[in-house]
Amino acid sequence: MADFTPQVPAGGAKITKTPTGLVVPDHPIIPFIEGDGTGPDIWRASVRVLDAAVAKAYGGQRKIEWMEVLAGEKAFNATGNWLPDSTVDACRDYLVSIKGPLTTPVGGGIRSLNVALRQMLDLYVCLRPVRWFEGVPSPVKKPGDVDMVIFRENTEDIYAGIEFEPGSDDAQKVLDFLAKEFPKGFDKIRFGTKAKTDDWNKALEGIGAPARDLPVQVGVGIKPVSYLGTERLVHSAIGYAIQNNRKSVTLVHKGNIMKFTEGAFRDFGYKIARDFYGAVELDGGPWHVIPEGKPGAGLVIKDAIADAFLQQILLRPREYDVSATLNLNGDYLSDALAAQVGGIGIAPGANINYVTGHAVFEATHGTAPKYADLDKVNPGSVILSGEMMLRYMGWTEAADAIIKAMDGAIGSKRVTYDFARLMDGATEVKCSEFADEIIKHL
Ligand SMILES: NC(=O)C1=CN([C@@H]2O[C@H](COP(=O)(O)OP(=O)(O)OC[C@H]3O[C@@H](n4cnc5c(N)ncnc54)[C@H](OP(=O)(O)O)[C@@H]3O)[C@@H](O)[C@H]2O)C=CC1
Ligand SMILES: O=C(O)CCC(=O)C(=O)O
Ligand SMILES: [Mg+2]
Repeated sequence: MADFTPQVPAGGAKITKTPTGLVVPDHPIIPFIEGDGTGPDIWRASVRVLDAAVAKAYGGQRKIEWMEVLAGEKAFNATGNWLPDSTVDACRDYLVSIKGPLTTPVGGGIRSLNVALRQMLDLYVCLRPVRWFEGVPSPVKKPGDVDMVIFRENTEDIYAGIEFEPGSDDAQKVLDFLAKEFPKGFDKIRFGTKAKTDDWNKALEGIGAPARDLPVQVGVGIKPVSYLGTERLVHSAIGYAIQNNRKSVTLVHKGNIMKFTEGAFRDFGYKIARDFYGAVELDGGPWHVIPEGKPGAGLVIKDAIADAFLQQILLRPREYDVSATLNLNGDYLSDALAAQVGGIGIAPGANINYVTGHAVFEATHGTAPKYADLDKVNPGSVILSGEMMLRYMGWTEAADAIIKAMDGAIGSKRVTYDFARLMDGATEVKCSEFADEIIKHL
């Protein structure tokens, strides 16, 4: 398989990390992945906004030196490889990178390149802030009440990819092992042995299904949740909440059902609050609070069961602030909360390892393939992911300029289709034109 050699920009230098933080040169080289589907349209629009914001903030003294690296369809067409080594190496060597969305087929085919990149670089936090911009159409009455930050564990849970295909020899091996070693728990479920097949047929007769010899077709997935994985995620979430004067951190889980994975996450979370931050039980627990005299005094660490949490954030969003959750819950939560503040078109994100400094910034949304190459979709999520990247680099003035300009562009009501279709008196503009509008308001 051929690899791809990125063109290293001549005038740039690497971002590095010391124990005290990132060292960002005035001309940092930043690798970017354009992405599949709507990715190229969005990237073309976003890069103009990011460059214009940096130019505006630093009058030419600072400039990002972009370096294209390949992943997804573009990589496959050029090299026969969906995720070339050179791409992973560049994201590792240059520390900070940004990407567009990449396609993942459902069922068979390649596993997620997005997840692969997060795991290869051990980017254990998926950070997704969710806030409302004045004027953005929303399905709820008070979208301004939503101001939350999701810390999604990014390397474990069912995203670890330990899965066995229904009917495969490997799945059967796992099932046989479980049946032999854990007969008690295993017996509760119909797993397709001959006796169970007869049971199934008897049950199916009732709905008129024909009797048949059912093969064993059980897909098996394993959901690892470790103390270490939870510790670094929850530690990051509480640290962020303290630094940013937030009111609470909610551990979101489904621990009533999955006691030793999701339930363990909750228990680990409270333990971390106690061990690292000196939190104590509030009114007899299980909620905790950081007591007076300690950094972050008054911060409440609480927990919520995921299904209830999803309705609570719709009904009483002001009661929630920072949340820390496992990978799958975080995935669901990100899109649901994004919809609450006007949609996935302006939902940014970052995948971060705070220890090594590695970070890959990316939108919450996917490739939206039906809109590919139409210059139509909202580039806001990647632009705001770029804003997070600039802030992470310490280029605060450029980041602030983007937030101000996004506000101005939305206020002008010249917006992409997703906002225009719900906003009174709006003019629909293309993806590239929305970028122009943002640049105008920098
Ligand atoms: N990090 C990543 O790279 C991610 C990749 N994916 C991948 O993307 C592919 C498509 O996933 P799918 O489930 O369709 O989800 P998408 O997020 O791609 O699209 C779902 C819907 O969200 C809306 N939407 C998405 N992007 C935008 C945008 N920029 N502006 C305005 N609206 C937008 C559109 O809504 P409407 O129809 O109402 O216009 C679209 O139909 C899959 O292969 C999936 O695996 C998914 C998520 C993340
Ligand atoms: O990798 C994918 O295709 C989907 C990832 C995803 O939905 C997310 O990270 O929010
Ligand atoms: Mg998702």
